[in-house]
Amino acid sequence: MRVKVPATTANLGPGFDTLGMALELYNIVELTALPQGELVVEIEGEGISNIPRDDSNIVIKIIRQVYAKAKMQPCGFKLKLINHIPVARGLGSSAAALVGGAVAANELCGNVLTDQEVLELVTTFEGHPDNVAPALFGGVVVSAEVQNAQGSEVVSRKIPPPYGLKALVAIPDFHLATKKARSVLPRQVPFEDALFNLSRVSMVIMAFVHNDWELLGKVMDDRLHQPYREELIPGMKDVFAAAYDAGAIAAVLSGAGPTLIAFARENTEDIARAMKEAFERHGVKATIQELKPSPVGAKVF
Ligand SMILES: Nc1ncnc2c1ncn2[C@@H]1O[C@H](COP(=O)(O)OP(=O)(O)O)[C@@H](O)[C@H]1O
Ligand SMILES: N[C@@H](CCOP(=O)(O)O)C(=O)O
Repeated sequence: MRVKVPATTANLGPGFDTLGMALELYNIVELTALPQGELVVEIEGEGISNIPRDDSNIVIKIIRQVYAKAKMQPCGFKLKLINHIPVARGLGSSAAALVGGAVAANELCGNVLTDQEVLELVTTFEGHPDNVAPALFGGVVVSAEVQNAQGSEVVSRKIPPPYGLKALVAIPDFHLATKKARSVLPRQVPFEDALFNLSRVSMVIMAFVHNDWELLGKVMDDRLHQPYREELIPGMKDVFAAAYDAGAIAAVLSGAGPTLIAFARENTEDIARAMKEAFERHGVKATIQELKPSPVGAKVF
């Protein structure tokens, strides 16, 4: 069983824990059933030296959860992870790993779980739906956790991938665990900052629905997480300024960082160079990749 699953950039500026976009950078999860009790984990590419190969691997954990939810007797597993998504950089590596594992396990179980059940299960594990939903469905996805009679559910709606928009990701050569980047966020925010984000996130959704890049450039700003995370990412503001000066439509933190992402339709080489040089002025080595939004999410192939 082989599953291809995309990287994701969460938040898209003001949409903290709500918005995410799939990107054309993919991990592959290969899962084979083995006799009960056997476990083999092989890793290629990103994370080769620090992702665990035992039961503490999050892919193994979610596979076991899928089997339990599907009420199937768990067997042993051979898991091969071919990783192209950099780990702990703000490009949704954990969501991709979990979605890939869950979709592969569900396939081995005869697809007992619906996509919605996979979404719920993985979101509960990950803690927020904004990477999980686009990793599963592709495109730009708006998600919310809402209360219902049974407790809560994740509602999500997909916007088709933006046409002609390119994402320039500046990936610093240091890790930042999402858990750490969430620990610097305040418990309370000023009312006017909540209002600022409410208006901006509504407009960001309108911009993606209508492919209105002029609007996106005016409203892709945030006051709920980026200002607090700036201390963790040397040069963040200068890299944003350099991207705008070189012609970017907008530049924001990708997920919890430390990757910074600029959106553009043209001048992409100039923007990439400007972001790299701005990071360098702050002593940070960064790799720049030009990616397209991915129209597809996790796929068995
Ligand atoms: N391909 C993978 N297989 C197994 N675990 C992974 C994989 N990719 C990431 N992880 C786990 O997820 C953690 C990183 O998650 P997180 O801090 O949320 O960063 P990211 O922004 O990359 O999702 C890693 O430390 C590792 O434990
Ligand atoms: N909304 C989350 C998104 C985390 O994304 P990741 O790719 O950094 O895991 C947050 O901002 O904490």
